[in-house]
Amino acid sequence: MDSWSRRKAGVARAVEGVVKRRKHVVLVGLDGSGKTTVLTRLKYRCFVSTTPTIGFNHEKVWGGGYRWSCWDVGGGERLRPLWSSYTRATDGIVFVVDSAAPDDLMEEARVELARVLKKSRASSVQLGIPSPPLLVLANFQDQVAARTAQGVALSLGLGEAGGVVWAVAPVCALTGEGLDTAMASLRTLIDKVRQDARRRDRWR
Ligand SMILES: Nc1nc2c(ncn2[C@@H]2O[C@H](COP(=O)(O)OP(=O)(O)OP(=O)(O)O)[C@@H](O)[C@H]2O)c(=O)[nH]1
Ligand SMILES: [Mg+2]
Repeated sequence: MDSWSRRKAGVARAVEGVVKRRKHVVLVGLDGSGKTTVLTRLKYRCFVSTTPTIGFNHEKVWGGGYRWSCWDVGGGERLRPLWSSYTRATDGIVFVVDSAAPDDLMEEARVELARVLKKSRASSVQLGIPSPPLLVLANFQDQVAARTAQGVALSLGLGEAGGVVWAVAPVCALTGEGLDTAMASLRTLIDKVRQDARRRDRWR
């Protein structure tokens, strides 16, 4: 191989390495919970005004020191059936919640989250891969009425999210507060799920 071809191969390997390290995550949650604001905040590091998402958005972003390929799917009622095609075989599910929402909206979020986790578990079993971890972003922490991370976990019934590794992170997409810490904790969860699966395979 001449020096030009060697250099080309080196660059190709480096690009492949970067792409491999980039994890694939899906943002879901009720309409108005702040998914697109989270995505644009991670992408542009500033507040960007949004309109309701009709369909989806996709961006490659940095968050918590890691690279992400991030899908943001609209949360309107008619779009929710689409969520499961995005959460299939993803590295992580990010469920965004308005922590200051009234109880009936939290209940709606609980039902939708349970549905998305059930579908994700079923497709992971079908594909023979571990269920992706769940990160709940307890958004709208700038609001006086915002529930704490523990309050959000309780309202969403996360104690019953059987078999799914999860965490809740308090964030404010408006200011970006908490988002990098949240994405770093998601990466820890993804690595944990992978390590546990490798360990289980070794013992089989
Ligand atoms: N005060 C406050 N407002 C927020 C926060 N995050 C998002 N918003 C606002 O909430 C509104 C809805 O945000 P979006 O990001 O469009 O919500 P979405 O989840 O993408 O909604 P759909 O696309 O309809 O599913 C916007 O006016 C945002 O500026 C937050 O942490 N605090
Ligand atoms: Mg949106």
